Amino acid sequence: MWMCPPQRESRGHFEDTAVLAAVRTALFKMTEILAELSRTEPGVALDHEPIAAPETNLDAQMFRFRAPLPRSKGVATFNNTLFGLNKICIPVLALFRRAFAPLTQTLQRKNPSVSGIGVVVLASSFLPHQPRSKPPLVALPVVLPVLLLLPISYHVRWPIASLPLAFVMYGTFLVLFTLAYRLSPLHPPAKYPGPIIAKSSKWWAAYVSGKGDLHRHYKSLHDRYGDVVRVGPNELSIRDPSFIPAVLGQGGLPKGPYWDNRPGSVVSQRDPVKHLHQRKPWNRAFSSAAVKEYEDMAAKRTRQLIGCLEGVVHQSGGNKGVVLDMASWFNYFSLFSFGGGFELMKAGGDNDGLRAPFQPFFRIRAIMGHISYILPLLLATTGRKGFVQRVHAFSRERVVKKDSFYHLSRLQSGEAMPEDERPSLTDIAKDGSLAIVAGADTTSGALTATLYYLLCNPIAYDRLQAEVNAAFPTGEELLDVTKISQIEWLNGCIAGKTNFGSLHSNESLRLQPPIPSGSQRSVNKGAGEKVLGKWYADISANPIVPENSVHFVGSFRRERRSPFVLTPSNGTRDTSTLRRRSCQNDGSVLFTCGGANPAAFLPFSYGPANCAGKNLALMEMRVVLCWVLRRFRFSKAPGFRYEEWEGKIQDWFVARQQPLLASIAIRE
Ligand code: HEM
Repeated sequence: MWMCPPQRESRGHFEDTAVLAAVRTALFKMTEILAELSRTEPGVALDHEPIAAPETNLDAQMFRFRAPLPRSKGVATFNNTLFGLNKICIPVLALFRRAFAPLTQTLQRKNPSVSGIGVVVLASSFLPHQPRSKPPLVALPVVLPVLLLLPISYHVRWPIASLPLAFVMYGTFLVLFTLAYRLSPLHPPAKYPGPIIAKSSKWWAAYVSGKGDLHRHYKSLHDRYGDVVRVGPNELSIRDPSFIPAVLGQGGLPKGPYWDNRPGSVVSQRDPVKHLHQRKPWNRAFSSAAVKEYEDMAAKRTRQLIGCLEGVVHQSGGNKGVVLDMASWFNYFSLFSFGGGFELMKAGGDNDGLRAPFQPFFRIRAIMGHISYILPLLLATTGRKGFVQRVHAFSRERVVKKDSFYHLSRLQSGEAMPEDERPSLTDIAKDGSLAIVAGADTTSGALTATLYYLLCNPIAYDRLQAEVNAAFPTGEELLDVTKISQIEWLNGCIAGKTNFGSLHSNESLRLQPPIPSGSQRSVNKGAGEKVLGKWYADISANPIVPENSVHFVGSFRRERRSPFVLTPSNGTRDTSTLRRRSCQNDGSVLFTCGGANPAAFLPFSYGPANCAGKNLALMEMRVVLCWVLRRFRFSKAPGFRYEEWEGKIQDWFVARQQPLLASIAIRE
């Protein structure tokens, strides 16, 4: 049996409290467990003492150990390795002790357990500052455990054991201190309500994100806790639309740490000045006037979609109709619209294998948004970098080839600008990749959601069909985009004007915003605390948000706020209501839920970092929807559970939809 470690003479000089005794016993136990791992025959010992190293005199007795005879080859190798490591450790530790001789002597006079705990307490006192820069982030978990080695080594029989013990002990204390601080009233956002698990760590949000449930989860938190909820140790989620200007508007907050460690495109630019600079070409490329230039491109792509769909319907036995997954078809279309390379529609599937990696990519990005500090490690170890590079290479190729993607980026590249002011090819390619990622799933998601609500609401469908027919009665090609944009009910179904008397528009984007949780903003470190507006009669009720904290104003939360939580607590807030719509209803509910709060409707976000591609997206959606409705009749696919479809939408920053089956037939 392992014996209790030799008592050092100095230990008799002080009295142990019960706590210290317990700590020491725990350390002994852990050492014994480590030792037991290499133990075979109790009582049979190979004596390695004394170790003749002059440096170890100080604690020579401590390094005596009795090792059992090995029973098998594997155990023998393990033992030898351990002994080898231990032998290396002895002089190293001795050197370490010699260097810290004065400190060591003090420690010998005082109880080493007390010293150990002292070091941990000291380390944990750094926590209130929660360092984010690299040097202290490396220093804290490495340097401090190494310092802890010293007191711990007085307690363990095997010096090698003091290393893992130091790290385990430091880690445990670090976690406990962090939790205690985050849950304490001393933490800056302590006054905001929220669940304990969310206040403790962002790992919870990362977990919920991984399941794709973040938007529903945050909404349920708002339903429970109110308009401002603490959803992370330093993070608030805000649902009240009156905060939109202060958070998202001009002079509002810059982007948050969700975007850390991402490729340097405009969407992930956290520095407001640099963002402004990077955003200029986007504004130029997607202004209303510029989007007119893309109308031909959109018409061409839509024609291809119609052609491919007609082909599939004909192939499957004429005009009786065929069941298709329209979520995929809209997605092929929207990816396709950014270049000639994907050929997804023609093939009716992802033969290039470029679409498939998008989904796990989005998912990982969404998870990492909450714990962005481990993103570089992940990219380096999982080969995801390769995928990012492929998308960049694709964009670069398009720009060089001057195909339709080139036209999309032509204004962006600043052809009219002097040579030295133009963005580099790499920058254009980087932004081009963003256009693919930002524009594809969002647009197709909005189209799919619109079709879903139309299928579920035949009255709305029939009315839209009638308006499309009336706008283009002769069956000509629908090339007049201005005319398309004036079809009132079409705008009502997707987006556009918001005032149709008692009718409410924008339904599919309101009910299923393609970016459900919105984009994060933060009060940067050093900026001081910020008062978010003055909306409440009781000024103290206005959120004063601490520096270095972050905020989400999510679309899903804003636009789907339940009527049951709208009653203002102090009478000064907006009292408008959103009525519940129901998929099972007869259609009149979906498109006539008057009284919705238009201020809460921001699927493209708001302010200087709002969606750059809004005009293009709206134009594309109108054109595609109008053309497909003109050419095909959609109806519910038998056996498909429509009532479950909405609930399965996942929030991976961009909404991820499940297949939407629809029966599609060519109209006479
Ligand atoms: C229905 C379709 C779309 C929706 C609902 C949508 C929505 C959004 C939202 C909510 C943001 C975040 C803004 C913020 O941080 O506050 C965003 C950003 C962005 N979107 Fe879109 N988007 C759509 C389509 C597109 C398209 C087609 C493009 C371009 C081809 C595009 C390009 C961008 C860019 C570049 C950004 C970053 C803007 C910045 O940080 O300054 N989007 N979008």
